[in-house]
Amino acid sequence: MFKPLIAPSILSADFARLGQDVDDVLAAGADLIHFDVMDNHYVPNLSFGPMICSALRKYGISADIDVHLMVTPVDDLIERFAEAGASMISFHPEAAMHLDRSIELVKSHGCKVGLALNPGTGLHELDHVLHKLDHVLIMSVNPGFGGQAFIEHSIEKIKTLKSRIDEAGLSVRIEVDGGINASNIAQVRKAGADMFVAGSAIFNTENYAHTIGKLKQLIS
Ligand SMILES: O=C(CO)[C@H](O)[C@H](O)COP(=O)(O)O
Repeated sequence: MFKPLIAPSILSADFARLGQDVDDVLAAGADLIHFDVMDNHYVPNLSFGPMICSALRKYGISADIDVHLMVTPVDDLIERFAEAGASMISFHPEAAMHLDRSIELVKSHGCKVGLALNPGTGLHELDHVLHKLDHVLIMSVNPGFGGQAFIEHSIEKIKTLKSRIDEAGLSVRIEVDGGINASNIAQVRKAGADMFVAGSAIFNTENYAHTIGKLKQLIS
């Protein structure tokens, strides 16, 4: 059983004072930082690239940086984020030309590797690669925007994935991203998730320590 982790998504942070905002959520108890990378091609929104990752490293952020690539193609940005200081990189199977090669590319840089599955993407995408992964990122909203409502059928998908990982005797984290907040995080934890991405539920509150403390209490 993995220790549950809270990963604030900087998509909802204050970009005008990003370094300080990231410092603040870490001081408030966040376990790592989540990067939502959007290319206005794979998803209909544009966010930020590897320069922001290296800028945060230069600023002094030493916590793990968990990069979620919502881009196609993936290989060039895998390399650039690894060089910029990413600790974990996930990408979408349908966005990769050669899935196994891209997984190996992440690993070759010493980063943890994950696959991200959209709400409409089946677990069968994991069939031949699950044993190679450090985590699976279950999207509980359609990718592209923060602040959307959690899609309820994600719960069944998480439960099925958890059984599959356990039956195979694998050690693969389940990360859930989209619409996570105090009203649903306990149910998502119970279903089998152990890494929780939250953007608006954390950054849109006044007191990060209070919010993260409450989320942690609900999953402990
Ligand atoms: O990656 C996303 C959308 O593509 C996530 O939904 C986002 O990072 C989390 O935001 P929120 O907690 O506000 O739903």
